[in-house]
Amino acid sequence: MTILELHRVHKKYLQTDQFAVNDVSFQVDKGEILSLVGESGSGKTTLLRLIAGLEHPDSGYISLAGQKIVEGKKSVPANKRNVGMVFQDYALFPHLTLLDNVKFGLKGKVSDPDKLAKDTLSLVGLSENFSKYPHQLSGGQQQRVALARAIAPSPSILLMDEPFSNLDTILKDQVREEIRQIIKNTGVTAIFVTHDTRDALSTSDRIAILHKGYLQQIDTPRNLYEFPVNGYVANFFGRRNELLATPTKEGFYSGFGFIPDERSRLFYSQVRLCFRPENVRVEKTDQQSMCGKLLKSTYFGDHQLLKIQDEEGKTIKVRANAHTIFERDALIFFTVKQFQVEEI
Ligand SMILES: Nc1ncnc2c1ncn2[C@@H]1O[C@H](COP(=O)(O)OP(=O)(O)OP(=O)(O)O)[C@@H](O)[C@H]1O
Repeated sequence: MTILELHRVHKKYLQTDQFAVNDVSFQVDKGEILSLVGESGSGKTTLLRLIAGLEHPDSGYISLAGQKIVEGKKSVPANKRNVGMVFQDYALFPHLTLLDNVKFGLKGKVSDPDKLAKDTLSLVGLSENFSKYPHQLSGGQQQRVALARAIAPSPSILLMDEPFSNLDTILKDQVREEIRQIIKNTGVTAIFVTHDTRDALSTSDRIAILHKGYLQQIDTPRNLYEFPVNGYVANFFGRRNELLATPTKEGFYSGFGFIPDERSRLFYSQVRLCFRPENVRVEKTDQQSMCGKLLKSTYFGDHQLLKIQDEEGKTIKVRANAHTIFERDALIFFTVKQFQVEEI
């Protein structure tokens, strides 16, 4: 069931000549976690603020839980939208206990704010800490308080701006999983804004990727990563190799050798083969049809990245296991397991 719909939403700020959000349409289902990603200035925060009611679009409409919250000049005010918001810096009241922080927005809205606040803090794993103050908590715990405060009034949608950016790398993996679990347990629909592709890929049901205000693609993490609709989306999730190749009846010829593949019959002129470093298998035997000369190996602990070159000087990067030692200038034999074929 659709809970949020944006239809042809445009937003241009005063004294700017480009749209911050340009003709964006998408829908979010109930209980879904959607991440908005894109480089700095792509319009993520503006989109979040439009949904929250902190900005008004120039055109288009937004509906939430079956009600148009923005259309034309009409707009439901931010405080009447039933939207929960978690800010990047958590925005907790430092002089209030955790319990009072969560109770703050509930007064006058529910019959027993105290019980609901305690239940929600317990839900986020903070039942021992009701009377503590925010400064007595870790970053991850503070974030859970902010989350409890946002979900306690049962919002139609939860908006989180860069939820993981203030956490260090070790804490991040754990917090990401905790937050996803809490959100899934409560069944709340959530939109995260993030510029971190790992955060988006690991926490979201779907990801929407923006570029210069335009929505490029909205899809599951796997589909976005494996079947990007264009080069921008592909490279946003980590660099991919692009190789010119000539189609024949049985496959494609490239500077690194021959790749057997039936799709070659669909093409009559040079194509671009696109694949990520991890879509390549480096082989021990020299019986492979593809090879290149090793220019450089970069060690990452759990794998190494080999930069290899064909006879014409074209380079690609391929991933190999960490423990094999390759000599510089050695011939590296490989097969490409999965690749996309693009017309030029
Ligand atoms: N209040 C404002 N007034 C004028 N221009 C703005 C305002 N807020 C944002 N912009 C512009 O709108 C565009 C989109 O900005 P937005 O903050 O939505 O992007 P973002 O993807 O969230 O970026 P970041 O990751 O850096 O936060 C940018 O070109 C930005 O300069």
